[in-house]
Amino acid sequence: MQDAVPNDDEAHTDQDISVDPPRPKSPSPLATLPRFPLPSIPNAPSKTELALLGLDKALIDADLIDPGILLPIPPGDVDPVTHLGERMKRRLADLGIAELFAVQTVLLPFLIPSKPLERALYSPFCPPRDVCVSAPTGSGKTLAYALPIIELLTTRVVTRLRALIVLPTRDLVIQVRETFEALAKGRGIQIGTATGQHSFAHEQSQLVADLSTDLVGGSSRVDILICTPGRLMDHLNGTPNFSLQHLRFLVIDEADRLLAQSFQDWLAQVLAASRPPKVDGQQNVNLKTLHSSSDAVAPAFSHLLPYPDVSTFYTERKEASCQKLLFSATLTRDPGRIAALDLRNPKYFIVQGSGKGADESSGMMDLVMEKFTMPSTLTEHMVVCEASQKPLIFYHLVLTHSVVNALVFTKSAESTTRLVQLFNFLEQARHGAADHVQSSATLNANIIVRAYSSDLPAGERKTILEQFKAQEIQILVCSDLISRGIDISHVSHVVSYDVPVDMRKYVHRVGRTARAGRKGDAWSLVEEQEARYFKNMLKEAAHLENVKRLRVGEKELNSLLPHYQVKIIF
Ligand SMILES: Nc1ncnc2c1ncn2[C@@H]1O[C@H](COP(=O)(O)OP(=O)(O)OP(=O)(O)O)[C@@H](O)[C@H]1O
Repeated sequence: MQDAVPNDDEAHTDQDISVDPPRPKSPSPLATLPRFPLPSIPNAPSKTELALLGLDKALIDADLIDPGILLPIPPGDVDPVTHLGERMKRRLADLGIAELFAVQTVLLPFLIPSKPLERALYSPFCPPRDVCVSAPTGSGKTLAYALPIIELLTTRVVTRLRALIVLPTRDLVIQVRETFEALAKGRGIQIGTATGQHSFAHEQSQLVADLSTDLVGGSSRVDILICTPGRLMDHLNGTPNFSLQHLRFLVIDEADRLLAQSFQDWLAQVLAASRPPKVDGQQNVNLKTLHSSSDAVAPAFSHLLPYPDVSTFYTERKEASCQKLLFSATLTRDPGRIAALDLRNPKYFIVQGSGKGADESSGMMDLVMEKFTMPSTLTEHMVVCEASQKPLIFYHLVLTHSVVNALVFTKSAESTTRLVQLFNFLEQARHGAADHVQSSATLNANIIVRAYSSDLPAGERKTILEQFKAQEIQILVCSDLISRGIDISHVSHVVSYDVPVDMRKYVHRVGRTARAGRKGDAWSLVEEQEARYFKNMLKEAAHLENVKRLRVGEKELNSLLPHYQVKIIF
């Protein structure tokens, strides 16, 4: 079914040659034309050239990491490679994790200082560098930040809000919470979530211990808070003693998506709340009274207290100890777009494969051109067809490939419902005709398809997702609501029933399969009038040749056609 590339040479057969009349011999052999060298592709510019062209220094100094790296977790408590402690290694072994993925091998030693003394939760005179990470979908970014956070927070004595993880959707918050809970089991670290799933008052009582006393240092019931930006804003503005001054980590996962969301200017508000306010000689902030021993102020905020601050003897300014960590499979490399984050001496880690024989310069060019790396275990196909044939083609592909664990993306909640109806109709028709068709046992089993979109109430969405995870639903037809971050290991196929509008969306959709080194297939059904746009999109991302053409002939659809026409008419 794959595209056969037409080959001009194949048009000439032996027979063609034998019937040609013999040509008259030329009196003298023709002089051969001189050979001109083919124009060569200019070499990728070096780092120095890129610096002269004005590329941000942080990007030039980025660490480019081979996605194929796998590191067996070294045994022992003193481990100069990963800096993980013995206890965490035992926990990982219990969870069946014996090796570290590429992104984890570089981030763990960077984020977990090797010497216990350097693991202080406050470092106001030497705050840590911020970190930006771009790594393919399913490459283990969650563990890459969860492990260092838990290792460092284990040293804490009192519960304060020390790690804030911001994610774009409620489903992702639940997923990341599960990862943290699994890793931190038995350590007494308190983990909370804020998504709006429960009433505001309930969330407040879960997050803050003292809602009535006016405390300078705030009060927290949780060490780690995982939340969506909207609900975070509600607590920042409406929950007494909800303070970000003790933050050691601020994680922005799916960073490019979150940076595009304005939500009451959430980022600016979070940054302002985690930084000490500037106070001039006249003390222009309201000084509060330190109430009890439970009111502890972070070192960088101690000038807010009505007592002489020891730091006034130093000329050096105290800074917040909060380290920002940005993650995405499609992280923007445009420093202008992440300027709003006010990054502190950022370090970039880019996990990307530049193909065989690629050198550092071409790796840099891929980085600058925002070419995103896909999982190496992913196989991609596109089917170009008429719009009216898409339901039939989709159904045909499901049957012929015995697809049972698929996520199907459509352009809207409405098309999600419609496709599920059509699919169920075709299923009924097939079962009605089963007596006449010789089918395999698999084909005869009923394929359970459900819609998952923002139209459904949150409770119903949760149930459907759980049923899909438990493989009680075989095909989940969804909008882009779950195209990012969701980790369901058994997804074998991702179908873009309606093509994605841009390359970022494509990368995240297809990344719901082929995760953590597993194999996966991605199919895009491209309407004829969209083909040019879709191919151009892939071409600009230097990805066109990775997506092979699949052809489905009219004949193959013929048996399904009568049922489908009946459905369309009624
Ligand atoms: N070292 C490891 N060994 C085995 N499995 C791992 C390891 N690290 C992560 N995983 C598993 O890999 C899967 C994908 O990880 P994760 O969800 O963190 O990917 P991601 O990089 O955040 O992807 P996305 O960009 O799509 O959000 C998860 O099921 C996770 O448990």
